Amino acid sequence: MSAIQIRNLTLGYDRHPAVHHLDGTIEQGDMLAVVGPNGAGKSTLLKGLAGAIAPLGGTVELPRLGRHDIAYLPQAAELDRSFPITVFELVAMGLWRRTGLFGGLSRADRQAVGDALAAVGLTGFERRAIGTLSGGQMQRMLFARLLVQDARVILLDEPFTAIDARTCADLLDLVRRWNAEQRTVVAVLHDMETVRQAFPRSLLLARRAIAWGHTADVLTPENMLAARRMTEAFDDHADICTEAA
Ligand SMILES: Nc1ncnc2c1ncn2[C@@H]1O[C@H](COP(=O)(O)OP(=O)(O)OP(=O)(O)O)[C@@H](O)[C@H]1O
Repeated sequence: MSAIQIRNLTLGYDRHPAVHHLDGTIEQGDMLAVVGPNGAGKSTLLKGLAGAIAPLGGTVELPRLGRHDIAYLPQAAELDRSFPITVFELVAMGLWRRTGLFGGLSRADRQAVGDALAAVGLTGFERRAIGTLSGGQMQRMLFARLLVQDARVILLDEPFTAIDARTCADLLDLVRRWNAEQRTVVAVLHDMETVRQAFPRSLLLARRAIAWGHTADVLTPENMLAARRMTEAFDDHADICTEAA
């Protein structure tokens, strides 16, 4: 059963494409790693799947789901840490689809936030300002927000980059749990060890798909080399649909 259907998808900025003519299906319950060199279009693809940017061409279809069934964790750098909000408040934001922006939290909601904080090992941090957290604690908090969001599809952009090994292992356990619950997980990852160990399927991206399938078949030296060459050769100022021209 497909969760996300991608058809001839082109994504980019100011009409300059960053992801070209991508086709593929992400099945429900897939655990898909998106890998590729710097500038390959991985983050752009996740933004496109999350609906944060509109396609320049093609479509992203969610046959059985609505946009609210998708939870998206951007790269750590995209979060404003100076925003004056507590850990509890930020995690409770994961509930806003249910509570509304200004709705009060029920006792059950507060319990859900507390449970999520406990699951990521942050009990006792409820009243801390988010700006005071370490990098690893910050990422744990963001995973707690994903937990309360309770989404069918979870998109993670470099969730384990620049965090300690212990946090990485704990958060990877959570991801595995989501997958065991038949949730669909799509993660941009740079550490090939993690991909090989935990992600049965991979998409190797270099503006276009170089390979998409079983991780062992995708992460071959030949494919990795082809991806690097393709990204290096890419003209960032090309107009849309040079292929058709
Ligand atoms: N907001 C933006 N405006 C203009 N161009 C952008 C923007 N964001 C990304 N790009 C460009 O789109 C291309 C793909 O970027 P993207 O961030 O998707 O790559 P990536 O594969 O995630 O790279 P990395 O591994 O370095 O994070 C790059 O050439 C980048 O410079």
